Amino acid sequence: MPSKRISVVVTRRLPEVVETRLKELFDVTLREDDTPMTREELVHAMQVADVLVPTVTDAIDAGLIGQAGNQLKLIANYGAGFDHIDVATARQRGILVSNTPGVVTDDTADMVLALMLGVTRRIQEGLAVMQTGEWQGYAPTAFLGGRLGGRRLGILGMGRIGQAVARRAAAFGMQIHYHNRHRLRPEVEEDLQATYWDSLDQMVARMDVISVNCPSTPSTFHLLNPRRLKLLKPSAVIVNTSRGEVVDENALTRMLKAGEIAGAGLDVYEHGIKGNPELRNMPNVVMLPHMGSATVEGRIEMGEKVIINVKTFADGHRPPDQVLPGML
Ligand SMILES: NC(=O)C1=CN([C@@H]2O[C@H](COP(=O)(O)OP(=O)(O)OC[C@H]3O[C@@H](n4cnc5c(N)ncnc54)[C@H](O)[C@@H]3O)[C@@H](O)[C@H]2O)C=CC1
Ligand SMILES: O=C(O)C(=O)CO
Repeated sequence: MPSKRISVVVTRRLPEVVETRLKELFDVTLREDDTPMTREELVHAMQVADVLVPTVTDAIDAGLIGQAGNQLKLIANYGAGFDHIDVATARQRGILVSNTPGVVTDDTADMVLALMLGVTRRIQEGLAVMQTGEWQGYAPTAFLGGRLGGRRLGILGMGRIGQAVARRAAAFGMQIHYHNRHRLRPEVEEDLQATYWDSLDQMVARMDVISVNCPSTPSTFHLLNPRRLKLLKPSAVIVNTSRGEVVDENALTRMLKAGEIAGAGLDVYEHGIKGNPELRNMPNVVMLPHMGSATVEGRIEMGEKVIINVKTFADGHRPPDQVLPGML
């Protein structure tokens, strides 16, 4: 089918340059207001489109896929994580799914370091006194944080983002440790100067900072559960830019309140988009609104990836970033 005739529905506003290119290439329906589609709107989109371009804000579950029209052949996700799409059900219906890996890696890894520094160097508290005008002037003993250099970083999920975090953290003088579903090849491990822990429990118990970088899947749900969180040193800091579901947020909140964990840097949340409300007023918690990959450059590159996936599919080939159920 010539790509011009492919009907594409996009669920959210995308950068203008991406929307313009989509219009040039396809018969595209763009979102006018930048709110997530309602379930009814998603059902309609999936009944009229050959290709749906959703984002992480759209839960494309089995119920929705069951109502998709027979012409829906590709779900080309605008984002790397695809835990919000029931890939197995889509596959059963003969619908391909693709994502946008790689182009989000550096930006998200940068934000991991920003969160680590934000928590360990007490940036939140510094910002607050400047914003309220309460600062009384320099004092040698005020706002003392901890140095990242020399600390042990445990990366949970050593894929693209995990490895990019490792490289950045090494430049800050941190010691790199990781737990991953599969051990890295020896040459990659050596290049990253990373120590592998087969046992997540053992790694967690020995780290100063944990960075969560695995996807959200049934096997990673609450990987950091209350029992594992209790293994952390009281001086440890957790940074989560992956998905909220990997960390038991209520247990994390309780432990932060009790001083059993030193701090947390969070970009993603388990309980709604805003996370547990009790996290909000803690000086040792830095909360961001899911902006790990939010750069102008990254968002355009994500759009380019979507376009390549849709165009390749429209030209009769497999989308280069096709994801399969087993990949989770
Ligand atoms: N905050 C943000 O804006 C962004 C968040 N993300 C999140 O980051 C996640 C990771 O992205 P990438 O690094 O590109 O993915 P990736 O697939 O390259 O890496 C994920 C790693 O986690 C490992 N893993 C999977 N299950 C595991 C388990 N049970 N135990 C230990 N390790 C496990 C995999 O083996 C892989 O090495 C995405 O799935 C997404 O949820 C991605 C981009 C932006
Ligand atoms: O790509 C993703 O998975 C995100 O969370 C947003 O970029």
